[in-house]
Amino acid sequence: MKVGLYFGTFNPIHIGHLTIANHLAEHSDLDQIWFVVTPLSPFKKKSSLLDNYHRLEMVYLATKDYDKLKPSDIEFKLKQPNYTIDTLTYLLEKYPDHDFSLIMGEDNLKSFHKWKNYELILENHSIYVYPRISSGNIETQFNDHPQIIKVEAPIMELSSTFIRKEIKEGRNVKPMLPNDVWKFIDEMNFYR
Ligand SMILES: Nc1ncnc2c1ncn2[C@@H]1O[C@H](COP(=O)(O)OP(=O)(O)OP(=O)(O)O)[C@@H](O)[C@H]1O
Ligand SMILES: O=C(O)c1ccc[n+]([C@@H]2O[C@H](COP(=O)([O-])O)[C@@H](O)[C@H]2O)c1
Repeated sequence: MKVGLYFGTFNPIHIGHLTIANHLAEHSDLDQIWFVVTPLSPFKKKSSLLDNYHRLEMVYLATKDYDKLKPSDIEFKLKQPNYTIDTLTYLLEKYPDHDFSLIMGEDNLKSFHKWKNYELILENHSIYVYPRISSGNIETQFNDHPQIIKVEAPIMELSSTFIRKEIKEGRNVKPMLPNDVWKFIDEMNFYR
């Protein structure tokens, strides 16, 4: 089975994330896309980070009506901050028959050379890269790389940071979130 791994903090998951995953489910040869909820990303601070299980619940609510999209808590029991190479090593042991690829935005590809053991990741996994509005350049080593697959997914420029800020300031964020995710955040009083 071909699995695309979409790593993120998902604090909260929003329609930008969901649009990318659905685009890949519809346009690529991936059988499933797993949203891997990261307890702590190596380049991020822990502030305003919701509990792992609440973020996982929101990913579940966002993906439950999509056959190919699945939430994953695989990183919850691994060491923090979560380095993707360590998660991949663990996944390969646990699912030896699966073929794992990564899904990332062009913005993340621009800093990919700073990831732990990125050469090893690229040696063993293909990476689906979708367009993102961002500054900086993609390193020449990644241009025309055989493991990097560019996909023409739609660009939706919103972020979880923006959504959290809007909620804090009392604004309506309903169109930016899957409906059940919006309801959950509202009922739980998150990010206020
Ligand atoms: N609007 C978007 N469209 C496509 N990809 C996105 C979008 N927002 C975030 N991503 C990407 O999705 C992955 C997971 O995102 P993450 O949970 O870190 O979300 P974020 O919205 O960037 O969060 P934050 O604002 O809290 O930093 C990252 O690789 C990120 O670059
Ligand atoms: O392995 C690394 O060195 C590494 C460095 C930065 C980010 N990542 C992964 O990429 C995901 C998205 O990163 P971020 O910082 O844009 O949220 C994050 O959830 C991590 O799983 C991984």
